[in-house]
Amino acid sequence: MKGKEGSNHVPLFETRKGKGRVVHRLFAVSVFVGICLIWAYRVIHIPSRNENGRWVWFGLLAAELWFGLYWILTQALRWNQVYRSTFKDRLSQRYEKELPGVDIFVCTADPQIEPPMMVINTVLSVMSYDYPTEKFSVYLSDDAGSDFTFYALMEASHFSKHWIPFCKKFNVEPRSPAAYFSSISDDSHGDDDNHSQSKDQAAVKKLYEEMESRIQAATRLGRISEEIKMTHKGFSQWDSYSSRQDHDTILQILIDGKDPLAIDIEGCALPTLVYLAREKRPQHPHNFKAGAMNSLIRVSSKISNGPVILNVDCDMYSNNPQSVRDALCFFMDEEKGHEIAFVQFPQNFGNVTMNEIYGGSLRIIRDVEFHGLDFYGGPLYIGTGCFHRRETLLGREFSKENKIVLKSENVTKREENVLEFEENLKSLANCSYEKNTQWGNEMGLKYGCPVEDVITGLSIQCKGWKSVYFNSGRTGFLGVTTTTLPQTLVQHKRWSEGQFHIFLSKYSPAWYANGRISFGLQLGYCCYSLWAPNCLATLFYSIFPSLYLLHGIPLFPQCTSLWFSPFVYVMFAKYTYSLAEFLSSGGTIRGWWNDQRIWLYKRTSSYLFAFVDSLLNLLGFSASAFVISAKVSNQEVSERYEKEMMEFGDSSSMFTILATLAFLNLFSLIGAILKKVVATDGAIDTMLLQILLCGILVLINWPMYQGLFFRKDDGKMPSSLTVKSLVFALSVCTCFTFLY
Ligand SMILES: O=c1ccn([C@@H]2O[C@H](COP(=O)(O)OP(=O)(O)O[C@H]3O[C@H](CO)[C@@H](O)[C@H](O)[C@H]3O)[C@@H](O)[C@H]2O)c(=O)[nH]1
Ligand SMILES: [Mn+2]
Repeated sequence: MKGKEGSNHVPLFETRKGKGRVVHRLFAVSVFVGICLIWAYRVIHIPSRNENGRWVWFGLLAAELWFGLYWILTQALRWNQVYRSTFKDRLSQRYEKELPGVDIFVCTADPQIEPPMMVINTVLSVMSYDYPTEKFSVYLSDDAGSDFTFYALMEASHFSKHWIPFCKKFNVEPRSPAAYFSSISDDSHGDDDNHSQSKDQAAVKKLYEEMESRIQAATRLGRISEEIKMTHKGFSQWDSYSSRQDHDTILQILIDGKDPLAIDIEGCALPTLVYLAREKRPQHPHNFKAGAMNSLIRVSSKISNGPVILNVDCDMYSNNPQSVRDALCFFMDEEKGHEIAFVQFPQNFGNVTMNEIYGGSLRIIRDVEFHGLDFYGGPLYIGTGCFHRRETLLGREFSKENKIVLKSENVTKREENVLEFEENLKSLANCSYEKNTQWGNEMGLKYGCPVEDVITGLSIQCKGWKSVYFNSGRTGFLGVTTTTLPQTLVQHKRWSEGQFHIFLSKYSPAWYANGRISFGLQLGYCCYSLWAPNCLATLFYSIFPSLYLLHGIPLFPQCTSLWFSPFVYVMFAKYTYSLAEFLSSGGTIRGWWNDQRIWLYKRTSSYLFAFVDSLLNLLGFSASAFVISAKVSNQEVSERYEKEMMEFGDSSSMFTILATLAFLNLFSLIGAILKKVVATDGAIDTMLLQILLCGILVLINWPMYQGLFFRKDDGKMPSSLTVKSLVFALSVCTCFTFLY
């Protein structure tokens, strides 16, 4: 945005409004009129007491009311949009000497699911940011307390002495070694200019491969050998380790930025690197990632105390060495910077296939909806690729008068030696530390919610702060998305459960946030918070119209009626718009079609389970858990993923529902054809919409039928499940026949 008139402020970032808003709004209004007409149709045509389908009519009315109201919420995310860009050259001109300290937190939780090689690649990518090395520190939180991860990090600390200068010398991108080496082809070195680079590159690559094979050898051996243990005193901390859930705090400063000897092969200082496994005890809830983050906040405050904190998941490497500077352009802008609590980068994934069979790119959220939230000053904090002001994470209220100025602080000299220092720090990560404190509540990330990130971000915004979404230029971070259907459904269950938890919590966007954040942002939050309850309307809509089709009872207006048009218009307009949105954010037509399938599957399984669990949770019957998403899969599964074949593979109870629904719709359609419902006079006229709905449901389930009947590979639906859901669907259809 331009500086205020009269002031000659030259901003560090720019905000542009999205185009075509008027057209969009006219269109939205027309759809809304259509929705109102649908509601009117339902209300006017309620069947009388002795007519068939009276109660299902009420069900449809409720479902259509829900869909309509929910659609209004989704409009809040599309009404206005803004796009940001930064001026890093200005930042550097003005502040290069006084850049603030930045602490980078990487979280990992399981060496099997999150292999140490992946973790250290992420660590190395952030260690080689284009930022003064004495001004940033990298912390790895290991919730598994695994000596393999520690060993890998130790190896990475040695390798960084070669990797960081190599990256800077040739300005290579990306700076995750694995990603970099796989992006360059082996024969890319040729001309003379590149000669020096290719020589260095070959040497660094060799070092990397040697490191990799040492780490893999240790993994194969299944334990850390005595020889390795001798190489670092840190391993002795595992002497008292009994299990992942039961061990002391393990803390090791692997590179101490204050040590003049901590330099790379070119003699330049290295960033501080710290390994932390907070204390775990079986009787103490550890609060998953939120607990890990809070320990990191405390421990880092004593080591480097950077006023800016970047948080990344261990599978999300930095793909752009300039991201820290991008984020600082927002925080350090003289006019607007002081209002901004966090800068969220989009979640991009390196492993999405072209037609994203599991909707893994989250394209619409990333390229459409978050720009809408940004207009209202409030993209959500989504856990990774997010820069925070430390103070806001500690619970500070926004105040116009008391601006926090980010600048580099003079580092205080440490009194004790490193060993004593480490020992003293450990208590900060002990289980008992948070007892009788506000940690997890008013301070740090919030506990008890499966989406600790979103609820924390919301509470920060409720304290008067703004957030910013930065989605331009070279992708900031690249992560790993799920590669099988069960993983996807489980992840969405966690997310939707967490979101709904927020809705029901003290911080509900509907009540608590009222008056604290803007109305548009409230609606935006509600759109996500209400993912889970969507299951009810969707289930209703995908079951009953089909069953009634089987019995030849019409539930929608006939083609020749005027009431037919709003139904057709709303359906057509909504789907054409969504396709256009999908294509314009870089998706493919098949990707869109796959996305519709995942939309249906999420809503009828993940959201349903999340909804039920949330209610149980509310009544105190169960506590929410955090199921960590898989990041690696075996060869065959990966191959099927690459080929975009849907992976069913294990008998998850969510599949029972999905398969039953798929059968139910198939039977209804076939039954209707066999019973000649469609052939009777005027049937097409009265039943067209129902036939269409049922037909589309069958069509979209095509990969499901393949998995149930035709596939032979291990990714097919387990036969027991096929039988079970077949029986379920048949009994539903039969029962229904007897009822009528
Ligand atoms: O007890 C735990 C569990 C998880 N993690 C870490 O949390 C991160 C996210 O876990 P993942 O299984 O990859 O979940 P995703 O669904 O991919 O994560 C998204 O959603 C989560 C909230 O549900 C956020 O915490 C994440 O930042 C966000 O990327 C990973 O780095 C884990 O190592 C921990 O540190 N401790
Ligand atoms: Mn993840």
